[in-house]
Amino acid sequence: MDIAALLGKATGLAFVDCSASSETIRMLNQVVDMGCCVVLANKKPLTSTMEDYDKLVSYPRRIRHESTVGAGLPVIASLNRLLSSGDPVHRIIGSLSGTLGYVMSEVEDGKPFSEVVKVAKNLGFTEPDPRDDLSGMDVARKALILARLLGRRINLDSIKIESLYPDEMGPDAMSVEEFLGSGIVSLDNDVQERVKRASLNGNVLRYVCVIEGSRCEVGIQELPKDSPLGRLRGSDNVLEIYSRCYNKQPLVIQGAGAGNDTTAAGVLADILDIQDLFP
Ligand SMILES: NC(=O)C1=CN([C@@H]2O[C@H](COP(=O)(O)OP(=O)(O)OC[C@H]3O[C@@H](n4cnc5c(N)ncnc54)[C@H](OP(=O)(O)O)[C@@H]3O)[C@@H](O)[C@H]2O)C=CC1
Ligand SMILES: N[C@@H](CC=O)C(=O)O
Repeated sequence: MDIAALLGKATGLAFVDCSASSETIRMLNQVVDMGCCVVLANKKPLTSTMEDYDKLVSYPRRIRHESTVGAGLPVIASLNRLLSSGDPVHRIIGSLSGTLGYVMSEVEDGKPFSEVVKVAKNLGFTEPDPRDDLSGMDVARKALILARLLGRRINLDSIKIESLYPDEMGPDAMSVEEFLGSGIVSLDNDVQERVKRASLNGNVLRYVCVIEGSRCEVGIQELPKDSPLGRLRGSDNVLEIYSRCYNKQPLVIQGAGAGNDTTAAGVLADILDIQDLFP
């Protein structure tokens, strides 16, 4: 903090938050006051209260958070370009969880849900507690970040969220180790059944985020196999953005949406980008 106070304003010193914690919010508020730049992979500071959010983005040119949605994919940059050119965005639909995308496509291939969640964790796709992904909360945070970027002054509790596990398996009831060790196995049959039922209709299950008008929701949808979201495999994300300019044919952003490399690349690109403000 001493260095931030000394160098913040003049040098483009960036405070980088790659934790998955809410504990950083107080410190972020302070460094913003000191004139520091902020780079986030952590979604929690942007999805806290509106007051914290307003504070964080009070110098919009000094904050970058590309990796908070779609990891290294240029989602935030593309939306900011549309919005700053005066092109109003009226609908966003997408599959925004690398973990849930990977898990669904592996379960379609016959693998047990509990096993593929553990693999997703080992591959670096999940949040430190994979229940953040399975509860839909991680996608809801991404939805909130996008909705707030579009000017919606809403909080997490305005978002309809579908969880893939029951409350009795939540963080208050068991540790991550207990959940992954024994709890999650009891969900295998249910998930397999849902996937099978969808498959009999020629469909697949995808965890979908929809932002449109006052609607902001995230949950499982049964979709045709050959639809843009249905074709997704592995940890890929896809986002369709509808605006005045991209009205009938959306602007589509697709690619790896989770993983250490792509996330780190997104964070590094943000740090370098912000340095252009301080030649
Ligand atoms: N993995 C991915 O594909 C993506 C991740 N993200 C975001 O990046 C963030 C990190 O994810 P990931 O790297 O997978 O998680 P990890 O658990 O691998 O890393 C989190 C790191 O944050 C540190 N940390 C936790 N709390 C604090 C704190 N209060 N102060 C300082 N450091 C802290 C941890 O240290 P220690 O181990 O010592 O506790 C750990 O090194 C999350 O917010 C996630 O949503 C965004 C896009 C994609
Ligand atoms: N856990 C997240 C990582 C990126 O935000 C995901 O699976 O998409």
